[in-house]
Amino acid sequence: MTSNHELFQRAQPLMPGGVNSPVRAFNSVGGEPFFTQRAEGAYLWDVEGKRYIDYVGSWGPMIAGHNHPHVREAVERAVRDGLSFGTPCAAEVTMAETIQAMVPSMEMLRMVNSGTEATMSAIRLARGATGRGKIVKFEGCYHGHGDSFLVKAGSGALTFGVPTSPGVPKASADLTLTLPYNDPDAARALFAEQGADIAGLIIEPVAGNMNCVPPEAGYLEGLRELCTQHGAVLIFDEVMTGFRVAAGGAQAYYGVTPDLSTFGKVIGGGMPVGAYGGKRELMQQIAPTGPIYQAGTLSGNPVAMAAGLAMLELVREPGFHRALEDKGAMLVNGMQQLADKHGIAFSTHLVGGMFGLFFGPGPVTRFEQVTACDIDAFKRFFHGMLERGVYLAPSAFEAGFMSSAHSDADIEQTLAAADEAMAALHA
Ligand SMILES: Cc1ncc(COP(=O)(O)O)c(C=O)c1O
Ligand SMILES: NCC(=O)CCC(=O)O
Repeated sequence: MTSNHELFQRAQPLMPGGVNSPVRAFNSVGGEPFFTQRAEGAYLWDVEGKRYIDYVGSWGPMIAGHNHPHVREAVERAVRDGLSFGTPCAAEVTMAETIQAMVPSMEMLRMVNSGTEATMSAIRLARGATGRGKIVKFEGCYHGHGDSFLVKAGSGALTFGVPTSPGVPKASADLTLTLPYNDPDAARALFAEQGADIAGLIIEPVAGNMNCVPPEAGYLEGLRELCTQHGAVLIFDEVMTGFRVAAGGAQAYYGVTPDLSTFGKVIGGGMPVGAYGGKRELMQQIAPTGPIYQAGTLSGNPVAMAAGLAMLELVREPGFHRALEDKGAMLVNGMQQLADKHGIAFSTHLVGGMFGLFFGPGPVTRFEQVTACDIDAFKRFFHGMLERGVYLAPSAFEAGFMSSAHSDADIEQTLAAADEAMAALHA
């Protein structure tokens, strides 16, 4: 039998860190990653046959559980007709109609192949449309690996201690202004000073790449007002929150409408997909109707569209998000009770299908509070859970994801594992 260790040994000389995306490498928690053989519902099985209850969900898309038959069968049907056409296809039109019906601010949209492409394209549009150069992002937010975004970035960039990456030209980094999340005064001050040069502001409406930090009441509304006042494009990066915190994403959950939105992952059902879109007068400036260029050989791929459409059908079922939030509440409330019992400083957040677990006192609303949490306790907890067959994201700076496939029994088993893993923290 192939072992995880053997595969990792083979992988390391071939791929940087032995992986195709840094967050998979376990560097920040120590140890070696497992290699997944198969996934179904709430579970992953590694090549050694060990089963894990999975709260990563392929970093987002598996909101209805792994290998859902409705999605798999849609893909199987689609592949019979071909894998890529390079011409328009009907499924793209249905996809655009479906997204627009779920997220009405998407008056026009363009499909791409990843979240990174969606955000890079959205800021090019903001710059092209306003004729301005600067963009604003938030410390600890992650928008993929485009040059403009690897400045005080969250997720793996933060996990590996390179929030501002070498290789990003200074000229590019200088055009990215960063703000502290949940600090309305700082945003007002920045716009008062540089508002006339700001093309757009991009934000994760619920921050999910510095653990999970929701916006404070009125915060998104304030940013909406500032952007309107100063003629800057407000971009909600809903790659994580889209179709997860509510069918209409965070913009529906909080009732704040951006000018542009970016989506990814979930609308591919596990295939490589992203999308950006929003106001018609902005989107009409994209080629071929307008001069701002953006393209993609595989964009709107028929197999990916079939998977995504099947996924969105599942997510649109009445009560889907309510059920996700109920499951999430069972998990985070259970974790909090256990932490209290074991005398561990601990707090949680929950928004729809995404949650945060913090080894520190709450409520955590600021980036500094996230980084002040006990990262070492998290590492030990992570491994305690992994040993007991529960897979959390291998970093203290990632949100957790609940899926509709997690049963009460799965959550109870997770809590039983957490009880032991927390007890062991004292050892
Ligand atoms: C909020 C957000 N934006 C953008 C991205 C980038 O997406 P991708 O990894 O598909 O390029 C991610 C996730 O990785 C994300 O969480
Ligand atoms: N929350 C961060 C991600 O989902 C990133 C996944 C990856 O880069 O592999």
